[in-house]
Amino acid sequence: MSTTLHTFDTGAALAEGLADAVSAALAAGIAARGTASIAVSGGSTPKAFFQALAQKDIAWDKVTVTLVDERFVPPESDRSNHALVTANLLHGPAAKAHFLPLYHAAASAEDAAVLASNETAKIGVPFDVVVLGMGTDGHTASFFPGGTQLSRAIDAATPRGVITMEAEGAGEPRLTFTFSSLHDARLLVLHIEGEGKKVVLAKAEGQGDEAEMPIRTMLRRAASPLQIYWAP
Ligand SMILES: O=C(O)[C@H](O)[C@@H](O)[C@H](O)[C@H](O)COP(=O)(O)O
Repeated sequence: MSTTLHTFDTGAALAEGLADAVSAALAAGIAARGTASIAVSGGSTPKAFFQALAQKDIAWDKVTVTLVDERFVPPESDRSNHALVTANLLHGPAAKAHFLPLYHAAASAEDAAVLASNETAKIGVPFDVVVLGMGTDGHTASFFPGGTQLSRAIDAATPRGVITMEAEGAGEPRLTFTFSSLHDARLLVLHIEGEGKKVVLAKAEGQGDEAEMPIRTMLRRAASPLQIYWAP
């Protein structure tokens, strides 16, 4: 519904600024409820942010980390978001965090989605923090234009949990939290970098179908204010 743009001069400054905001939100969650939760995205953008966040001095043993979405690939794959998070976030002070993967070594992505939904249902709702990314096609999470289950994923009436998604631009089958799981995070962030993504964001903020640019679901219908973090 409402968006706030946080602009930084460099990616490094953004990584620190976002790590400050996210660690403060996690610490507030721990103070209020004893535990806190965060769902993060993969892709190339979040690496520096993960490394900055990992160094923050909070009670990481009380934090559950999971993924907004994942490829249906094992953690040994270099396409795995689990691997990205292990390498960049779950070390230093943050090594004490509890990580819940979405990928499971099941016979199908559908079976893995059921297992991931069951496992992550143990996390209190809403998430304390959700950090979304955005592709140049306007996707966020694994809400891809033309995705096999896009309408289900973005329907506010679809329950919280993890479902599968396949799409031309997505490569492997994906596992993704639904819109209803993500949009009401206590701190809802969209992390994008580069002039190209700013152009994509401006287009998404204009008129048009949500299905053409699924980031519009968050821009238009998220229950929480969307905090947009951008650097050139
Ligand atoms: O790749 C993933 O794991 C996420 O599904 C995806 O939503 C990502 O956040 C965007 O595609 C942006 O990716 P880049 O940061 O690589 O541009």
